[in-house]
Amino acid sequence: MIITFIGGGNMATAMIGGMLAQGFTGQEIHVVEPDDVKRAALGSQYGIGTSAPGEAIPNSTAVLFAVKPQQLKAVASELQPQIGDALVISIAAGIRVDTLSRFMSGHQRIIRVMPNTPALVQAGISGVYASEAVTEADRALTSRILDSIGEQVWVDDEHQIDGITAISGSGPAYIFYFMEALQAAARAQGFAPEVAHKLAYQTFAGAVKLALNSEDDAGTLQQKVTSKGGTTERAIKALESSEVRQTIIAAASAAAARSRELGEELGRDIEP
Ligand SMILES: NC(=O)C1=CN([C@@H]2O[C@H](COP(=O)(O)OP(=O)(O)OC[C@H]3O[C@@H](n4cnc5c(N)ncnc54)[C@H](OP(=O)(O)O)[C@@H]3O)[C@@H](O)[C@H]2O)C=CC1
Ligand SMILES: O=C(O)[C@@H]1CCC=N1
Repeated sequence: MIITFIGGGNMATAMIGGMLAQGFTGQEIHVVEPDDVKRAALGSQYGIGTSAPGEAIPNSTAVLFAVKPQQLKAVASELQPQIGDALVISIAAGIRVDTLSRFMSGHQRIIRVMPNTPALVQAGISGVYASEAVTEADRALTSRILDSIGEQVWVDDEHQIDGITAISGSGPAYIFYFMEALQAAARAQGFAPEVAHKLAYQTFAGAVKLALNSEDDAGTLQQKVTSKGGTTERAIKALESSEVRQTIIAAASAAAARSRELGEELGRDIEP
């Protein structure tokens, strides 16, 4: 079996690292990447096969497109003759199955996945949508890949992938944004950078561990920190008066809208 990644950037690297840590072998993974430095690093770090665009790809059980959405049309149409009717998995944000099918002269066996970068440490979560033409074996292989990098949620309505993109695909960036802000807050309280880093990261790690191990929902856990008339109450009041909760909801909504917009933009200029 060979899974060939087309594109060896951030998300492909996270998936490959996770897959290798969970039982896939270097012989089972191949990556096509134009950047000489990135390609050499992927080959030497992970012991996987590599090639540059334009070179023949191995006969693959599945081909996984991990290029930018704007690159997908050119890359997929060029590779179609080599891919034949193998399973195609796309992680490109916004690009719908029917659009990718049209990029590939009507290719049918397509699964659309929206993973996230915690895949690298097997703590990812992926949304998955399968076209009608995929086989049970295709689903099982995709499921095995995604199991190796974390959790998965399969949806029957492709539109839900836009929502998953907004929550868990882009979500790690929102969390890192908050972590960075908490570090900046610690710096503003006079702590040295390494102490600020430790305070912010361990607070996040501890809170997430507590939430995952608790019967209480996040709202209740928040209440348990918030003593009446105390410090947290004052901080939460500041967050509420700045409408931070509503802003997070609006931010995710903007991400989902961008996913739909990418789908429209990049699906528009192709023959029906
Ligand atoms: N990053 C994330 O958190 C997530 C990303 N995604 C999706 O994953 C895809 C990749 O994103 P990301 O990894 O962040 O982007 P990157 O830019 O890091 O990766 C894309 C890679 O594809 C390479 N590439 C360009 N042209 C070709 C070609 N002809 N053949 C093979 N490879 C090529 C690029 O090389 P070069 O840089 O030299 O052009 C680059 O290394 C996107 O479609 C994105 O929507 C989905 C979920 C999460
Ligand atoms: O920002 C992006 O478009 C990609 C998709 C989800 C996360 N990164």
